[in-house]
Amino acid sequence: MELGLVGLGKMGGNMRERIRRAGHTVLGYDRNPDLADVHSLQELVGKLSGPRVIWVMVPAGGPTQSTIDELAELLEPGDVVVDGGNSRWTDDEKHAEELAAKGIGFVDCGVSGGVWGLENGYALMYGGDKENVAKVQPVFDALKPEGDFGSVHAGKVGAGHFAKMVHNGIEYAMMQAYAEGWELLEKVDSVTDVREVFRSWQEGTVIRSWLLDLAVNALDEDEHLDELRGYAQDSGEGRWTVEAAIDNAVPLPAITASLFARFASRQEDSPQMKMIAALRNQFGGHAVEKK
Ligand SMILES: O=C(O)[C@H](O)[C@@H](O)[C@H](O)[C@H](O)COP(=O)(O)O
Repeated sequence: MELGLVGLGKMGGNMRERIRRAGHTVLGYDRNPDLADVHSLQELVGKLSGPRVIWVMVPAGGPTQSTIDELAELLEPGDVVVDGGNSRWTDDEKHAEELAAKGIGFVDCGVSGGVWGLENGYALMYGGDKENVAKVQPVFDALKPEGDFGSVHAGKVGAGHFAKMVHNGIEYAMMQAYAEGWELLEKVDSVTDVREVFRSWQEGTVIRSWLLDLAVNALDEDEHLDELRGYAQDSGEGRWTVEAAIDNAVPLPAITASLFARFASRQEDSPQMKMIAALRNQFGGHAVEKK
């Protein structure tokens, strides 16, 4: 089939390649003309025959919104837009309504797999009406990993991004657990080769996983991670997971703590620990460290 793909960055560029390898025709548009097959969204839409499927793979928020706004003006009834970026799931209903007003379908799709997806396939979680999903199915089949699993029609519009958001919340907590275990192992003198402990865990253990394999890769590149600063950004998915948990009164202690650990990583000197130190000093005369 033919697909229009908007956004040819780290993810979109590799996805174009994987879909082409499966024998489909992909026309890609990106603001960077060096990456693009066509030079405008108008040209992209003009070159595809209907019903068109356009996969949007641009950053969540403003860039996704403006792409959908533009596509709403260019596409025709029966066409379908897929948002494959990391959009907040609450945006999906809005986008679906905006497009439905013009008879255009909408499917939201959470995509996991990062830079490894080209070779390993991308795990896909999508939401939307069956009729719209069916139009995109050949592309889902091309992108998903080989084997029985790795893709799911999770439910209604929004369900794909909601499932991906929860996946990312789990990702935060798993990474945090490996990181904490690693720090503790590095701290004690009795364990002399932490990297080999991690490597040994890759087989036979309860905690073997792809993230553990990636941790071993990282330790092979830099055994004690000396080259890195202990600073971790977040793209918003962890925050949205915690917000959804609050809205639904679902306790998420591990995921919430892993999000807050990232916030703490960005502080040179913890303001709240200054207050703790000050209070201990006030009530107990405990020593404080001064700058
Ligand atoms: O499944 C995946 O392939 C990842 O989850 C991917 O989507 C991305 O690496 C995260 O969005 C990073 O999220 P943070 O920047 O919030 O860590």
